[in-house]
Amino acid sequence: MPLSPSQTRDLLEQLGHRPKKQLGQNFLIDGNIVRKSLELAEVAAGDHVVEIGPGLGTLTRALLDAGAIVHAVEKDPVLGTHVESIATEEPRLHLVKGDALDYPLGDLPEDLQDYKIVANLPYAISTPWMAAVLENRLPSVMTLMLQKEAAQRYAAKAGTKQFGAISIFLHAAFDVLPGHDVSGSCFYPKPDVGSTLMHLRRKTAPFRFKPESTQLIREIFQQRRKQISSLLRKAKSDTATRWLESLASAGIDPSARPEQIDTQQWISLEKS
Ligand SMILES: C[S@@+](CC[C@H](N)C(=O)[O-])C[C@H]1O[C@@H](n2cnc3c(N)ncnc32)[C@H](O)[C@@H]1O
Repeated sequence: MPLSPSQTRDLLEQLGHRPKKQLGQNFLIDGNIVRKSLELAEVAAGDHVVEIGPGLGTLTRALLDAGAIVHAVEKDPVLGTHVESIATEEPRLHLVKGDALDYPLGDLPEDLQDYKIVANLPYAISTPWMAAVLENRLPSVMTLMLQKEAAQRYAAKAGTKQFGAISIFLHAAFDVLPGHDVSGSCFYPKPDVGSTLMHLRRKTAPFRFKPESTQLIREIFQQRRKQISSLLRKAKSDTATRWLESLASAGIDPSARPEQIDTQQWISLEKS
């Protein structure tokens, strides 16, 4: 069970710690959400699970109770020391005291291909951290607490304002299942933005864009109101030239805006 609001306040006082807004320190105090996160990720004994920002250790303890081997990364030195004290009693907890942008998968062993990610993310780093995960070995499952707007961007379909580069990269590799909105009262302190619990499952044949194509798609979406043919002409790289010549065979209207081109069509361009 997670700590209640008063137990959370007591523990914070004991640690002499005030929650830091810039590190997104909104701690989970709702048992149903913790349970739901583990249930969605189907966490089982022996699973290797990466957790970003263990904080006071609520999700961490639930993962350990389920028998998982947890690879956690905590940036805050005070909370890091607190989680370290859990790790001294619990050999299945591996903690990196550092920044998840430097250690997106914590100390997950290099040769380990099969792992999951379960985290109540610090919202400020979710997109750069996700970009780093997508460049790495892909987890079989990600169950993530995210800022609502980020979850909407990740789940967005072509033709919507939220559809962008990150939506394409995620949809190419994962089935992005509908998220659940989570009330602010499930956290202490209450966040001043909306939250969504999102679940992503790796596709049987996940597709990944080459680094130069990833960069090109990012650049293209910086000018999302322009037509794809003029954006590709302006980009002047070999990849852009190839894509320009392949628009028709990928079924893309040269006057289409980037946000009107769906993930499958971007994949067709990359395969051209
Ligand atoms: C939303 S809280 C989640 C805490 C805890 N997992 C829970 O659910 O109650 C985010 C956590 O991420 C940590 N954090 C913030 N930025 C980080 C970063 N760049 N790298 C690693 N941890 C970070 C915060 O210190 C905090 O512990």
